[in-house]
Amino acid sequence: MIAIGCDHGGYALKQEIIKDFDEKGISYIDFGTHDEASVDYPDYAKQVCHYVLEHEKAQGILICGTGIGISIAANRHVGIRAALCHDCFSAEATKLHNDANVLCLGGRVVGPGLALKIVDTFIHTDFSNEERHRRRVEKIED
Ligand SMILES: O=C[C@H](O)[C@H](O)[C@H](O)COP(=O)(O)O
Repeated sequence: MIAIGCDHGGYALKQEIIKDFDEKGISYIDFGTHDEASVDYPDYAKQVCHYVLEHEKAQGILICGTGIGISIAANRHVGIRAALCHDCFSAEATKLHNDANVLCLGGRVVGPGLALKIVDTFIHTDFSNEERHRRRVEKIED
């Protein structure tokens, strides 16, 4: 399951992403926000991160204006490895190497065309499970 959330700066991009999920039949839970009224991104990071931590195999997508604030907030949650990615190479590498469980995007940074490709790459790439990467992820979690 994919948990998705955003603040007002990420709302428009979130709507594009869930429209794409609907068209492709990809399951998700939308934690809001549900319009462009000003809200606080840590509140949405918290909801998505709690869902990801409580559900094995769940992954999260968080969007704010830059993707920066919401990734900082998400990474304060122990067990969350949130990666801010604005290119497909990073989205693939952070899954393969870091076993990232949350993708962060900046709605004021990337357009929907690129963002949808980044999301597609992230959600369809698994952790490589190579020993050196496992060891490093374990050190993060320690
Ligand atoms: O890192 C923070 C995010 O980019 C926020 O979306 C941004 O700070 C919101 O700014 P404003 O309240 O001016 O729309």
